[in-house]
Amino acid sequence: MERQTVIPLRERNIILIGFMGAGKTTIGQLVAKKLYRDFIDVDAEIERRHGMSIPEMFAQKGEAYFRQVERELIVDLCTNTRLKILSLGGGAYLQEDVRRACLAHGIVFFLDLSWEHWKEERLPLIADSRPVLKNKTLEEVEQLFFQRQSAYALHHSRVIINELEAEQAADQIVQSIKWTWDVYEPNR
Ligand SMILES: Nc1ncnc2c1ncn2[C@@H]1O[C@H](COP(=O)(O)OP(=O)(O)OP(=O)(O)O)[C@@H](O)[C@H]1O
Ligand SMILES: O=C(O)C1=C[C@@H](O)[C@@H](O)[C@H](O)C1
Ligand SMILES: [Mg+2]
Repeated sequence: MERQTVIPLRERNIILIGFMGAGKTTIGQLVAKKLYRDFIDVDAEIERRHGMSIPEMFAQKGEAYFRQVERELIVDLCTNTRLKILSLGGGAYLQEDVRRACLAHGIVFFLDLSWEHWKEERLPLIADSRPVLKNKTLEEVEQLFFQRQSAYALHHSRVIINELEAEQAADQIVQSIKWTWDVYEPNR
């Protein structure tokens, strides 16, 4: 039987999930800086390792290939690293193996943004750079947004970011994580 080492809370990776454009990359970077930890953006790490952009990978290798690469990288990071801040891609958490690894080994924060805020404020910023949005009507994107919520609902902690600037959201995450550390692992 596989022996599972329990990682102390303070050493667990902090993992940001949520819909594309919610701010995982932006806020993850800030959280890492505030906690003096290394930051890994899974999308950027895939691009670095494969020497191509994510839109190029979708176009040349297909989405199924991207999802496999994404899943293997996240499961590896969750199993073999500690003390990192990980920002996932927006669709990664839809994969069950990814959810299982993140929830078992890390502390998962859901960046929760309403459809109305997303549509008005984020869509214009990311519309051209996310292949999943390509050739979709607004109604189809809305459907995808709500379809994905049941996966994102499986988290350890949630930050409602509708009215928050990235800096404020990062401060809330840091405050929440320090509170958790102090309550569950005092005197460390
Ligand atoms: N709290 C915020 N307020 C306003 N704009 C924000 C906020 N957080 C991020 N942004 C902006 O929204 C855009 C998308 O942010 P970001 O790339 O961090 O999202 P993401 O969740 O990592 O997306 P993806 O899932 O596609 O990787 C960027 O232009 C960023 O500057
Ligand atoms: O929401 C998604 O499915 C995606 C979001 C991005 O972060 C990238 O991982 C990619 O463009 C797919
Ligand atoms: Mg990102």
